[in-house]
Amino acid sequence: VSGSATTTPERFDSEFLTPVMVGGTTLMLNIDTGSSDLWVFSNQLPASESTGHSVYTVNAAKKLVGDTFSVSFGDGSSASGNVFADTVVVGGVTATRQAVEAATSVSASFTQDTNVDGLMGLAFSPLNTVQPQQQRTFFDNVKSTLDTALFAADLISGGPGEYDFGFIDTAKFTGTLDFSPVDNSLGLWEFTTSGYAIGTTRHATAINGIADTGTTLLLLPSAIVTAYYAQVKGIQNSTQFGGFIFPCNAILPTFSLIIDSKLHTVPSDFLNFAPVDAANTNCFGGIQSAAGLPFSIFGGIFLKSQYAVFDMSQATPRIGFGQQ
Ligand SMILES: CNCc1cc([N+](=O)[O-])ccc1Cl
Repeated sequence: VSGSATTTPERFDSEFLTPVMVGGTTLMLNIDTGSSDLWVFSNQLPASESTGHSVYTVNAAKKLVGDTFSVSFGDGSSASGNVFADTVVVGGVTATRQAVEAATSVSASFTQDTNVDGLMGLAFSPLNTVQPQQQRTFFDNVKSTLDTALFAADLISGGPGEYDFGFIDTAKFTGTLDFSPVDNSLGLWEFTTSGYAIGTTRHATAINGIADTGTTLLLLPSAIVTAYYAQVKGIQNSTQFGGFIFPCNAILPTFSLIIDSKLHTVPSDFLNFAPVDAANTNCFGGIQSAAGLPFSIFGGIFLKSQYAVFDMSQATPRIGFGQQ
């Protein structure tokens, strides 16, 4: 089988939401290649935490008795609850006994984002948090039924974009797909670029990072971030806003990752993330520092410029990028 599902960005492309049928109810999930739990808002939540969200209604007959989950993210958000086995369908692709992690508690930032009814984690299953019986991701459950064991993210600024399962849509990128081998020892889609470019100036410095559809920005080593913003007039590293800001009319160089010796380029307009004030005086940069993190994070700011292929069809997982 193969299939596609439309994915729609929130304001400023901060996250992308995809309709997923969970036990017969359509929920809007954030497909997150940086985590490995499929967890959903459920009718077990207190109304104070679930008002405004669609919820999965649990059925005791489907419960995986004794199993619980507790997942937390780098931005401090979290969710926890219990686990049910149910049918999950996305883009016409079906997992019949998918572990559906039904929240009994969610952190405030999830409650406040009423457009999101949960997450579909598509990193690797060893990162799944269910105990005592760790569960498999949706992709792991369906990959043997797919025409080809891969999925692709076609995130489009302003949308709509698509997630493809089981096939590569060559109409969604120009030129060739360039692949890197993935080191999944941390359970993530981790790879190393052969270099980067600021504008047309190439640098041979390798960057190790993860492809994370659930992270909004492009987080890079601080030396590279400093070199990039040295080209931007009026740059400030703002403690108030927690990162680099610049006048909203600043001219921004493009930024490229060099993958398999080819430039994969983020256009300038993607690198101005959003205004920090109502008067649109200063804007928050799409590139920010990954200082303190174990790797760079190639999030939406980069992924919006590419067709990203998450490929487990070969002995070693690999990731491919095609310039949109
Ligand atoms: C782990 N991937 C990034 C992330 C995703 C989400 N999400 O709701 O999809 C929340 C926080 C973070 Cl840090």
